Amino acid sequence: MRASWADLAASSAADNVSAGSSANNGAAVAGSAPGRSAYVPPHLRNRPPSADPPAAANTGPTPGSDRPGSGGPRWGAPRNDFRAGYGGGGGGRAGGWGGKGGSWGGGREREVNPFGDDVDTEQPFDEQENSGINFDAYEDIPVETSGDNVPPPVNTFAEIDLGEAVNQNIRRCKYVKPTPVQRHAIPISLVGRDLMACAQTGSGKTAAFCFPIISGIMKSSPQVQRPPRGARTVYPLALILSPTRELSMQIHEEARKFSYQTGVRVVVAYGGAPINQQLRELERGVDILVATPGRLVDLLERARVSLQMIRYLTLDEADRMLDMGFEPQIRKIVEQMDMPPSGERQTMLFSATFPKQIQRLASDFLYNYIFLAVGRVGSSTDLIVQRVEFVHDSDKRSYLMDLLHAQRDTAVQGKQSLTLVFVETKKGADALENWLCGNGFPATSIHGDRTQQERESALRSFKSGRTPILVATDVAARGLDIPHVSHVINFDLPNDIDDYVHRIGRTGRAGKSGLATAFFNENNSSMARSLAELMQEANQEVPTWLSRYAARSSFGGGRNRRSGGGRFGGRDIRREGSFNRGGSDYYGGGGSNSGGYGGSSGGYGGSSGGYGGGYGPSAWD
Ligand SMILES: Nc1ncnc2c1ncn2[C@@H]1O[C@H](COP(=O)(O)OP(=O)(O)OP(=O)(O)O)[C@@H](O)[C@H]1O
Repeated sequence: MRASWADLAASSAADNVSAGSSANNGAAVAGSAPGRSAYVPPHLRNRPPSADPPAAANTGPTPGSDRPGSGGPRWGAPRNDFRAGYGGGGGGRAGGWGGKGGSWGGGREREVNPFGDDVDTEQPFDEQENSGINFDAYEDIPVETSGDNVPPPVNTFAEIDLGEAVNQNIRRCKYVKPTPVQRHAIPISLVGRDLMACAQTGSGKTAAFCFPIISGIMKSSPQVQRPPRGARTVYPLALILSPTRELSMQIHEEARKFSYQTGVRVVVAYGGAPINQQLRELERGVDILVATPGRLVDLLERARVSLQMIRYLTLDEADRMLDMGFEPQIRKIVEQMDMPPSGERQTMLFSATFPKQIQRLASDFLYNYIFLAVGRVGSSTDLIVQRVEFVHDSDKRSYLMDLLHAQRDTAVQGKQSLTLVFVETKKGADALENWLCGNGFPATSIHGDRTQQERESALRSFKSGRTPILVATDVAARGLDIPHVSHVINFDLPNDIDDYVHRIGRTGRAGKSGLATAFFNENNSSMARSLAELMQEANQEVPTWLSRYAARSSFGGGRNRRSGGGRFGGRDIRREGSFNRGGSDYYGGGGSNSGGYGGSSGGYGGSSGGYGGGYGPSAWD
C-alpha cells in the first residue's frame, strides 16, 4: 500500500535509505538528522554505459525522392496501400502489419493487457485513476473554432463511431464522457481534417488525438501490400512526435490502452534507451509509432523506418516541437524524408500554448486546417490555485522547507500527495535534491544530465510515493500526467510564461484541483507582466507588489517574449490581419479582428491594451 507524504516524511530516516537506494540508482539517502547523510550525490552515482550501437551510415531514402505529387485526393488511392486485416473493426484482433511477423493477428503472441486487469472481464480500472473526476469544471469553458466547414462537436462517446473495441477500452479507462477538447477535436479528426488544437493542460488531449487515429487505422482498407519479404524497414501509418522521452513513453502507454484488442499495434522509440530492443519491437510490426525526434531521425537514417505510408502525423506539445530547438529536426522528418506531403496525410498539432509565431510556422505543415481553442490560448486552468511569493535567492531553501513542512502537516494521513519542484539548471536540481535529502526530505530528481535509467527510476519512485518530492528541470514540464501531484513549486521561475503554464499544469489535471507556488525576485522582473496577466486571466489573486513590478516592466523593464499586448486577444492567426510569416508583429499587435476573447478592445486581450506592447522582436523570433 502506498504511504502518504506525511507518513513518509515523518519516518524519513528509516524510509530514505531504502527509498533512495532504488530511486537513485544505488544511492542511499540521508536519515532525518542532517549530517548523518549516506546520500551519494548524483554525479558520483553509477552510470551504466550506453548499450546503443554507433549510428549507422545514412542508408535512408534520398530526401524528397519518394514524394508523391501534391494536389491529389487526400486518402484516395494510396500509392502502396499494403494493409491487411483491419476489416474486423469492432472485434479487434485484426491482423497487424508493417513488420516481418505482422502483429497481434497472427496468434504467435498474446497481447499484453495494458490495463493489468483480466482480459475478458471489465474489472475496475486502478481506482485512483479516474474516480471522482469532475469534468463539470470544464463545462463553461469558452471554445473557439475556425476554418472551413467545422464539424459539430459531440456530447458523448456513444455519438462517435470509434468501433466497439475502442469503446470498450474507453469504458476500461473509466472515461464516462468526452472532455471539451475531445468533444470538438475527435469529430474534426474523424472527418480527416488537419487540426491545430489548443487546450489547457490536463484536459485530455492525448485521447483526443489517439482515438481518431486508432479508429481510422481500424477502419482503413483491408487491402494490404506488404513490404518486400525480408526487408527490415517498417512502414507505420501514424507518427506521434513528442519532445521528451518520458512523454513519449506515457503516450505509448496511453495509446496501448486505447488500442487494446483492436489489432492496432503501437511502438515507442526514444533516445537514451538501447536501440536494438526498439528495433526488435518495430520488426514485430507497427501501426502507430510514438517517438522523440532524435531517435526517429536515427531510425530513418538507418532505413529501419520509412514514413512513406504515414497517414496521420501528430505533434504533441507542438509549439515546443516547432521552437528553435526542435524545428530543424521536425522539418527534416516531415519535409525531407519520405513522408507524404500535407494534404495527403492528416496532420494534428496539439498543445496548451500556441504562440503566434509558432502558429505561423506550423501552417507550413498543415492543409486547410481547423483551429480549435478550448479555453484561452496559453492560459492556465483555474483549477490551479496560483501563489507568488517574493523570495530572495538566498532565502529560497528555507522558504521551500517551510512549504514542505506545511504540506506535511496538512497532508491527510494515508492520502498520497506529491510535490514537484522546478529549478532552472541541472546542477541546481542535483544541488537541491542533495540538500533536501540531507535534511530528511525524501526527494529525487529528473534532468537531462541523468541517465535514462536514472530518469525513469526517479519518475517511478516519485509516482509510487516512495520519494514524494521530485526536483526537476523543464524536462518534466510538459505533458507528464502524474496522479496526486498536489503542489508544483517554481523554486526558480522560467524565463518564458508558456513554460510556467506547462510546469504548473502538472497539477490540477482532469478536473482536480492543485496548488502552484512560485518564488519571484528581481531577477524575474521580465516575467512580472505576463505572470500578472496570466494570474488575472485565471481569476487568481495578484499580489500588489507583483502588479507594481508588472506596471514597471511595461515601461521598458520587461521583455518576456510572450508579452507585448494581445496575449489573450488573438486566436487563430488566420483571422487576424497579420497572417504573414514575414510580418514583424509577434503577438497580434497588428489589429486583431479575431473576436473571441478580448478582441481588439483592450484589457488583456486588446491589440492596443494590456500592458502596452510594441517591443521589437526578441532574440527568439
Ligand atoms: N474523457 C475523460 N474522462 C476522464 N478522464 C479523462 C478523459 N480524458 C482524459 N482523461 C484523463 O485526464 C488526464 C489528463 O489527460 P492528458 O494527459 O491527455 O492531458 P493533456 O491535455 O494532454 O495535458 P498536457 O497539456 O499537460 O499534456 C489523464 O489522466 C487522462 O487519463
